[in-house]
Amino acid sequence: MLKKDIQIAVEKGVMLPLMEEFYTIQGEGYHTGTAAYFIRVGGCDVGCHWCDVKESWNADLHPPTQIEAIVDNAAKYAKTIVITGGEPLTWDMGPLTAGLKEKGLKIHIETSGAYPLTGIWDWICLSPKKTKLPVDEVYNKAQELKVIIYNKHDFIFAEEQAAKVNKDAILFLQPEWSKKEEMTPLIVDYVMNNPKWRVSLQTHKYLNIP
Ligand SMILES: C[S@@+](CC[C@H](N)C(=O)[O-])C[C@H]1O[C@@H](n2cnc3c(N)ncnc32)[C@H](O)[C@@H]1O
Ligand SMILES: Nc1nc2[nH]cc(C(=O)O)c2c(=O)[nH]1
Ligand code: SF4
Ligand SMILES: [Mg+2]
Repeated sequence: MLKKDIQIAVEKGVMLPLMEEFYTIQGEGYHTGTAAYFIRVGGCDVGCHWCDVKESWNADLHPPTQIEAIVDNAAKYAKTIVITGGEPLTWDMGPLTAGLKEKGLKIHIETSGAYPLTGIWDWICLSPKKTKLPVDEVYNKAQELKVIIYNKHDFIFAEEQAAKVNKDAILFLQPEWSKKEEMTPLIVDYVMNNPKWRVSLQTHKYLNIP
């Protein structure tokens, strides 16, 4: 394909910069412990200094891939597909999610919510970031709010975000991985004192799986 045609296809969401795909156990949040096929789409400009997949940021490093190929492959592995990144909402998620829905799959997204919501989702995990706050539609539609705790101020940020999300969203606090020894005990105390919150750990990292 010509470079220009690839660019147009990516703009329409019929091709996406694909970083990696893997069948694993959802390690975080509400669906922790359940099998899912992960599709990691490249491209993110939110800029979290502690991001654990900085290799995903530059979309140009990840091959533009036809969504039919992504869908056909994913359908072989699992009934639940998690779209993550990078920031998936950088791109139009309409065509990819429509293709996965045609196969009868459940589709989950991991998102910062920084860009307008595209695509059809069975489950939206919103993990808001101070550097680029979520758009209203994602606050309104998220099933899950997962705030990363890197320092004590993040508890204040978490409450601000909880006030903005819809009332049915399930609330999680997750320690930032490099600060987990310091922050996990504070999260445990916080959840006991504020039981509307739940603890989320990156259990896949403890299990040494992707
Ligand atoms: C890598 S992000 C990709 C999806 C999307 N850009 C987002 O931030 O939600 C996937 C999840 O990992 C979380 N995360 C990233 N780096 C982390 C770290 N160092 N410690 C704990 N959680 C982290 C994010 O907050 C998000 O919930
Ligand atoms: N096992 C596993 N669970 C995850 N939940 C969210 C992840 C992500 O990077 O979006 C992730 C991941 O990278 N691996
Ligand atoms: S929004 Fe997600 S992918 Fe982007 S830098 Fe932050 S944690 Fe990493
Ligand atoms: Mg991850």
